[in-house]
Amino acid sequence: MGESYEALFETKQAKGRLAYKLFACSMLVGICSIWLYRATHAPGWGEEGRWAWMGIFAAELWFGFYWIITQSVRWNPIYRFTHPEKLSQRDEAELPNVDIFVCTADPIAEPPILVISTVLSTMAYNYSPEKLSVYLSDDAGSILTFYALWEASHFAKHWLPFCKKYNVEPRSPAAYFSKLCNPRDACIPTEWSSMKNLYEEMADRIDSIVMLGKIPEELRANKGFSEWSSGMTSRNHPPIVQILIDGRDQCSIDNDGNALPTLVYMAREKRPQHHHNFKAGSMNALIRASSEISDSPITLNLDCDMYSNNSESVRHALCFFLDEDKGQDIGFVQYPQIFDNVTKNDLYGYSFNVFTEVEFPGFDNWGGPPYIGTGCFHRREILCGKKYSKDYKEDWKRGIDRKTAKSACILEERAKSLITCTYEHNTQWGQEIGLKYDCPVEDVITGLSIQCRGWKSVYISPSRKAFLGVAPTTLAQSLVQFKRWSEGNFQIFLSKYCPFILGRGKIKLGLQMAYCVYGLWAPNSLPTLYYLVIPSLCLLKGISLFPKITSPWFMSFAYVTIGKHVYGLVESLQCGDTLAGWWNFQRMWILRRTTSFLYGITSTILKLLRISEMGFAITAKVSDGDASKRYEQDVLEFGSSSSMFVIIGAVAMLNLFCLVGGLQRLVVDGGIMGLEPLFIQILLCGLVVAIHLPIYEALFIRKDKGSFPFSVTFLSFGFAMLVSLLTMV
Ligand SMILES: O=c1ccn([C@@H]2O[C@H](COP(=O)(O)OP(=O)(O)O[C@H]3O[C@H](CO)[C@@H](O)[C@H](O)[C@H]3O)[C@@H](O)[C@H]2O)c(=O)[nH]1
Ligand SMILES: [Mn+2]
Repeated sequence: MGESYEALFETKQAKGRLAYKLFACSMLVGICSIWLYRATHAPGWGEEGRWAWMGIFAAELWFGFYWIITQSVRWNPIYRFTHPEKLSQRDEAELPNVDIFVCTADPIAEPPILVISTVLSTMAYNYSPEKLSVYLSDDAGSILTFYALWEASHFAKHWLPFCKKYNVEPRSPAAYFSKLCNPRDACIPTEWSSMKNLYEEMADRIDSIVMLGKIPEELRANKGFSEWSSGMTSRNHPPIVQILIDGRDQCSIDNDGNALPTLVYMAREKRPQHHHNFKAGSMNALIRASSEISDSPITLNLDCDMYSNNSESVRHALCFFLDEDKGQDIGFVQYPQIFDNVTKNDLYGYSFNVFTEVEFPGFDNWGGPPYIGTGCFHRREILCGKKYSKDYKEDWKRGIDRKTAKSACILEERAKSLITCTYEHNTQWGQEIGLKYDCPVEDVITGLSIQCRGWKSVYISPSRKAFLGVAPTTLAQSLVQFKRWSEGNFQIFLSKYCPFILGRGKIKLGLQMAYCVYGLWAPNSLPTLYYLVIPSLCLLKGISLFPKITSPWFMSFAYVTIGKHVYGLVESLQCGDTLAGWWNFQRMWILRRTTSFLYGITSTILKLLRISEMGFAITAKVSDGDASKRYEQDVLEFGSSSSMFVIIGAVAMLNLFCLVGGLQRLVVDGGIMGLEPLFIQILLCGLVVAIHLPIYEALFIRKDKGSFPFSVTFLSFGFAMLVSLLTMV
């Protein structure tokens, strides 16, 4: 370390913040004046529409309050820039070891070929291979996944030298060979084609064995396969740890004679009578098993679909931890979650551009982003409950001199003993140590408590994306995923981990609020449903809930609504969305709020009352042929009889009835002049109908398999009809 200190990263503020803050203040004035209008203009006792008015007042109080909460992530976003070239000037030998944890849980929903492509992409990091150890945790305990990893351990000997020789990106073979661009330019064509063949042959072997559902008998002679005996299932099997490549072994070398990273397959013990705590349980098992084998001071956690798209990510992340001035405080480094398969107009709202470009940098300003379960580098110690202290010195050499230690077999046996079902009994694992249990967003709650223990986190989003994953490609999957997220975050809000309680005096108020942006997703469902239904029903009945266009109060409504949406549109376009993408995103917010978040709030309450238990529905990473064609064409996929679709259909149909009924009433009763007091409601109802257009199409016009099943159409029609008839009488 030299006398002149060189920062390994720098931080920049977003531009134009003063203008934004002035705008936000004007919005606040607008919101207050809407509240004032509601408070002073309520219909009296016995007058028509008093209850509807009270309800809409409550909804607007909520929206205003929630808007204030969301200001925390917009107030002052900051952006981080790293200088890996300065890190390279240091002695490579001084850089720490890194353990990479990949989680998978289901060989059907998460095809093994995809999983090993992620594994291979991380093995090929531009980082000394002897410093890397890659662990795959398989919660299905599937021999098929093990077989795929075994194949990968051989393929790596060809793939890693190839990547390094030609500086290939991305280093996931699946992603690399599927890119449409012609990457051959950089390589010798014959070498490129033989690599591609090698990969495709392997992929074929894996896919056909997965299809078959079992491995050929002759494979059983190889080390590791004998761990599986008949009668083992994904929910009932002993612990398995197999070191497929032992990086310490002089003989584990690639085709160019260079060392290979350590590669480990792990399946923790599962027994039906023991709760396995889903991904959190798997991560905790990984933390322990790896501590026996490589024990690196830094860990990286990835979902099985999130392949590395940037071979420099380890170095970028280390720029934070190893910075001599500020690195001390940093507990984890979070990369954004970005998806490879988002279509141009982003039908299901998975570009996440606003999260990654605005909201997470907004979090960073207050002490750092949340941990989002994938693409996150941690100090091992903080995952194990370490409190922040100024005097804490990380042992960067940790795990390096394990060369002389025990043989691989002994390590495997010892690691197995750490991942049994009973290991955690009567310990703090899942509470104070490791990732926390009993929360559907184990990542967020764990990150929050790390921050409350005094650590900072940083968010980094380099222009070449670090990781790319697979976004859900059907509406049902997407809604179920958002249900889990909204439920998890709301559960945190209601628990002793509530950012305002746990965080008080420990993290900044801005950060407490920022966590609530997601923590309060679920309760947003109720006022949103109210706003989508009641003003439209009142329109049907001819009850006005908003000021006339000529009233000065109209201005507040117009300003707040237009201000919010125009700002949102500009923000979204600036972050790289398309106009159609933004419009689709608005629809997705409505659908999520009326279904996912509603189910999220219900299920949180049922859990509080101990009526239901936590689950974790795994998001599928593959879709069937027809459905994926519709996905490519931006056609909404219904197809299954989900009760969520009944709500969506009913809301859509109800608004259609109300719009028709309302307009008819005007023509009959009042002519165009009668429009005045109901203008806003007609507009609102019209917009709701407009945003639901693809829903009507799926209800009435489309005939493909992805349209509404008849039972769903029937039920939603019935509900909508019933509610409108009840209103009319
Ligand atoms: O019992 C389980 C269930 C899931 N997983 C793994 O957890 C990861 C995430 O599961 P996925 O179905 O892809 O859920 P997502 O909603 O996409 O995941 C996001 O949200 C989760 C919390 O809800 C976090 O755990 C994830 O890291 C985050 O990417 C996958 O690699 C799974 O294999 C397990 O290891 N064991
Ligand atoms: Mn996922």
